Amino acid sequence: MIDTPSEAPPLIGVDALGVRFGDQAVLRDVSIDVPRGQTLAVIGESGCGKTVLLKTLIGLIQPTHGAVTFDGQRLSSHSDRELTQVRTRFGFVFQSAALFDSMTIADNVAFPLREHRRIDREEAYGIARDRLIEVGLRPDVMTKKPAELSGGMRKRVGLARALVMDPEVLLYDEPTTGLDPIMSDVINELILRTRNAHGVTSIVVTHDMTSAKKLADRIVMLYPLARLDDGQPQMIFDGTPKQIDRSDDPRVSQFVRGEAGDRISEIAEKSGQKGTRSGE
Ligand SMILES: Nc1ncnc2c1ncn2[C@@H]1O[C@H](COP(=O)(O)OP(=O)(O)OP(=O)(O)O)[C@@H](O)[C@H]1O
Repeated sequence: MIDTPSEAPPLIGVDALGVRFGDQAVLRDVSIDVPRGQTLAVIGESGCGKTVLLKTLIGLIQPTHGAVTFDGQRLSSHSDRELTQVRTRFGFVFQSAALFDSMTIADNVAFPLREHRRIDREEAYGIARDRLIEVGLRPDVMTKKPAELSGGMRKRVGLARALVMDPEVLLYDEPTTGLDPIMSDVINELILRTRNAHGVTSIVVTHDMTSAKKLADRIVMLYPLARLDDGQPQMIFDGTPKQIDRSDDPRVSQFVRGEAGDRISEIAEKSGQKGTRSGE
């Protein structure tokens, strides 16, 4: 359900965005407005540019065309210092949790506070502790190192670290990848709870359709440019979780249902074999 009034000014604006690396175009003419408070899922097959899009939203990658705006201001108009300031309004939850192996969990979670806020270690640990409890971890994890935790626990630590700065926007890159279905659902519930408790705007990049449907008000699907002709839109779906199940675009319905379609025969052709379909 999209419950944010469409006339509300977007917190994040992506306008005719294009990104290329040398000869390789990764994003072309992508436009997405994300109103404050909305949860947007970005789906699409591997290599279609989802992570590049996330990085462009926070100025880690510069657009080749078009613009990104945050809270009404173009990122490209910011100095490096202003951009660093803008980034403190975002929290990132990376696929790998991206924790520092040599640091304790307490130091990992307190790290953004120690970097960006002039607060002492004890106060930072107190905030870290509260956030760890909020994501369902016991405070005794604080003295452990990341290697001593399970993958699901590390993801929760990553979420706790993203929350310590009270972000307005949370960006999640594949938050459930590599987790069993139960732990995936725990993470999904935490994402929902975080949204409700903090009113954050969220963008979730995921391959996991269960997560996308559970979490998102709105889903956009990107398609790899290498599979498109010039001029064909890269954003092949923009709608609600209910609508995606009714999409009559076979590229969308194949992805939603996890069907290989003609990819099996493509792979066979590439490897010089006769095209066969699974089950034949
Ligand atoms: N800094 C970079 N320099 C050059 N090419 C890059 C860079 N970052 C990404 N790419 C290329 O851009 C394309 C899209 O990458 P991206 O990581 O955004 O895909 P994705 O949709 O997130 O894939 P996945 O689902 O596998 O994570 C890939 O071909 C990748 O190699």
